[in-house]
Amino acid sequence: MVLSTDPPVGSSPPPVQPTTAVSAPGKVLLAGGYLVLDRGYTGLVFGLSARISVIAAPITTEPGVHLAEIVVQSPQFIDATWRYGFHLAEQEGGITVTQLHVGSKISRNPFVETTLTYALTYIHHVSRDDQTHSLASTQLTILADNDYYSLPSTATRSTSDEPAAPKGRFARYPHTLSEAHKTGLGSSAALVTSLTAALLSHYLPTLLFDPASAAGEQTLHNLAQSAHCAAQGKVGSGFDVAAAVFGSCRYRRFSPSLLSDLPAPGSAGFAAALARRVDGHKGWDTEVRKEGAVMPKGVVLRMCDVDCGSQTVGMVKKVLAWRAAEGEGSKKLWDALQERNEALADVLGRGDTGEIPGALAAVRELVREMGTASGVPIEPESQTELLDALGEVDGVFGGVVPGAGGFDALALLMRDDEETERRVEAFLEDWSRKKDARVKLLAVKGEVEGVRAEDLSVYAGWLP
Ligand SMILES: Nc1ncnc2c1ncn2[C@@H]1O[C@H](COP(=O)(O)OP(=O)(O)OP(=O)(O)O)[C@@H](O)[C@H]1O
Ligand SMILES: C[C@@](O)(CCOP(=O)(O)O)CC(=O)O
Repeated sequence: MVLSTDPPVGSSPPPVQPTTAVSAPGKVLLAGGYLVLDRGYTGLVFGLSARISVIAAPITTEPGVHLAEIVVQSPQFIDATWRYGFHLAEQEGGITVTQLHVGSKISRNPFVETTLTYALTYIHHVSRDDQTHSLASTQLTILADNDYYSLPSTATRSTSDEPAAPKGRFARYPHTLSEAHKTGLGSSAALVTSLTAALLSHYLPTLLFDPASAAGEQTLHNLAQSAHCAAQGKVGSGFDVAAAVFGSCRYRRFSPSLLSDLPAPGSAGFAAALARRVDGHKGWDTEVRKEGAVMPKGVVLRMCDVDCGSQTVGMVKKVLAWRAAEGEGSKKLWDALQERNEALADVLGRGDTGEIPGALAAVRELVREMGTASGVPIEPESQTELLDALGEVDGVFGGVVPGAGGFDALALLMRDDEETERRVEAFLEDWSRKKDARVKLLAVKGEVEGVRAEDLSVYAGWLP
């Protein structure tokens, strides 16, 4: 630990905050990939049962010794501890965090670092008049549900000096986070959202942040979007952060200009500008609608991992270049696809299971057309073949290549019973053998709920 004689940021000694835990879901963009980048269109996004949890606990020190640090740990991975000192920048530049060494190593985690900068700046700014408030040192533990990353087949880290992997929700990976094989469920958005929520709930009194209120949800959304965009280095559509906060929804993005003129963290006026942007709820033109973002009774959304992943950035650039170059033709295609995406949401909202296969096939047809026109394999041939074959399995209504498409995990809509699950698993085993591929059904399911507070007992065995 770094000992410091400097008092922590704030005036009086910080009160000891209780240990709190929150979790936020992953996402799957069932319909509206690419279109959702443009405010003229919407996306149909589902939250997932795979969540990222963050537990915030005070770091206790001996009386008279001041610590000014935040320790973030992801104990499922090797070498995944990040330590930061923090201080107040001049001229309302906000809270600046500086990464500290852990032993001789220093490995960056830009999503964690940026979220700390944004959330601590906001927290300090809104509580600056409260003389009893200051930023105490905190330990943050991140735990990701299984299914965010594929576990190597030889895995489970367990040596004489290391505890065996606890069975159940949180796998222990035999490698570092940067070596993790992502399945594409939106780990960074769920992480940024639950880290932001954990910090806000940990440091702020309910009067300033009430996670259970609509205003609290909005504050969390606006702050998490700001931090996620900054960490990504670009303003995406933000559907993944919206799903992490609000759960399944029909999503219309915020105007990108909302975030384009924020001063850089640490520079004059950053704190006030960020707080104005986050609390200026009326300025946010995001639309989140719940109708149609549900599975009909007896239908479940499942994911099928094809174990390769895609380079989304290059695909987005190419599709948008086509959209710009072929103004009229591409608009016609997007308008028609938007109609089919909405028709799919309407079918789901009505609970009309008989119409699901047709609605999914209609969406896929135009997605393939967009792929051919833009030269981007949004639904690559091997995925078409797999989706078509899966559609023939008894109990499967059909599926799509979600989000940007490519080789990320497929989304399937199927009957929610064990027989169907067994048939799909047997089919995928057979397919993997025949095609020399590794295709498997993930345990994750569609889930409507967004961010939520968690009971600490869920994390037994993982907390320091
Ligand atoms: N369990 C974790 N602990 C700490 N940091 C994590 C964890 N999971 C993800 N992150 C952070 O998020 C980054 C991954 O973000 P990236 O946007 O590349 O993936 P993703 O959000 O899962 O992608 P996709 O949207 O395609 O699903 C990691 O490099 C790390 O900074
Ligand atoms: C292509 C895009 O519309 C969706 C990307 O989705 P995913 O990360 O592949 O789940 C990009 C975005 O909305 O930010």
